[in-house]
Amino acid sequence: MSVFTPLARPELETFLAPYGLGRLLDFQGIAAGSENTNFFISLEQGEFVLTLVERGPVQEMPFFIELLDVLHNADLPVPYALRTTDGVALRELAGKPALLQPRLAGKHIKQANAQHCAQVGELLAHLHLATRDNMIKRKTDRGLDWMQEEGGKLLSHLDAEPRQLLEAALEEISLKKVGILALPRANIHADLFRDNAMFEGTHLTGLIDFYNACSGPMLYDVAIALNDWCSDDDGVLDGARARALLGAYAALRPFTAAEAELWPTLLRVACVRFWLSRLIAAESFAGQDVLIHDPMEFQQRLAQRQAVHTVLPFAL
Ligand SMILES: Nc1ncnc2c1ncn2[C@@H]1O[C@H](COP(=O)(O)OP(=O)(O)O)[C@@H](O)[C@H]1O
Ligand SMILES: N[C@@H](CCOP(=O)(O)O)C(=O)O
Repeated sequence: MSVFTPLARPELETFLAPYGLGRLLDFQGIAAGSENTNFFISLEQGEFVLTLVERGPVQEMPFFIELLDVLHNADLPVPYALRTTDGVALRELAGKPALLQPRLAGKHIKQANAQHCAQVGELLAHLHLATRDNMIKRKTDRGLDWMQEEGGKLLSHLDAEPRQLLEAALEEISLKKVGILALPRANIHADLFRDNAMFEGTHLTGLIDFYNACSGPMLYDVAIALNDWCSDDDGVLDGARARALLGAYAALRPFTAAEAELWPTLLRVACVRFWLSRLIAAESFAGQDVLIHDPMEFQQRLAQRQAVHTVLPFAL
């Protein structure tokens, strides 16, 4: 399970006291998640999630806190950093940056249908619209340069077939980089998978895990979401789910001609990003009690995205 930093009750009680939310009733490490240590926390005044940030530079934390404040203030269903009674959001626990956030209702769904996908498209568009005109700059640490560098290093570890697939994708990234970086930008979630959304029935109750959020092309965010929400078990895109997600998104933020042209490329780039991060995680956490996602899933999706039949709804 991915609790990298176990905590004892007394240190937790000391940490929680300055929030003024009452006594600690219960706490439990969360097995899901692969990046940070998370605990469900029951206090007299409600249910919360405590996150200890395990990776990434501490100096990035003010970005995540500010972005979640912006989205929360725009009435979007996201967690945000609670303040102590002295107004402090970012704290430290067990030597790690620590945040306390409200616990969102709902649970993750495994099988998405068109109704789920439409809500994801709608919420993603709201997220982009809420930040597009006042984007908070943050360069992703897993962007195109990272893909070229890490992809190049991993080529020699792969068998012939996946190597050719990755080589072709890296070549495409080199060719299309300038165009991709010129696409319309906003703050993007950059990891909107099913395990980062909460549902009650078919109602989307919130998005979590903004630790990959950054400023970047909005279309890339759409491609990342679509690759997860609308793929079947063989990595093939499901047309009905894809049209539902894209249609709901485009009703709020119409796609541009440049986006329509680069759409198949962005779907492939979004596959490369997670194929590589999963290959790297599988190597670095091998044999450890850490949740590792299967890299093959994205190899398969990338293979399937060599031909893209789902066009972007785009009005001339
Ligand atoms: N604010 C929240 N409300 C409800 N559940 C949450 C919240 N934050 C995290 N969780 C739960 O914790 C799990 C792991 O959180 P996540 O942020 O995805 O971890 P990681 O950054 O390690 O991937 C989620 O799958 C979810 O079940
Ligand atoms: N959703 C991702 C995991 C998070 O990505 P990371 O690069 O921050 O580890 C996946 O399913 O691979």
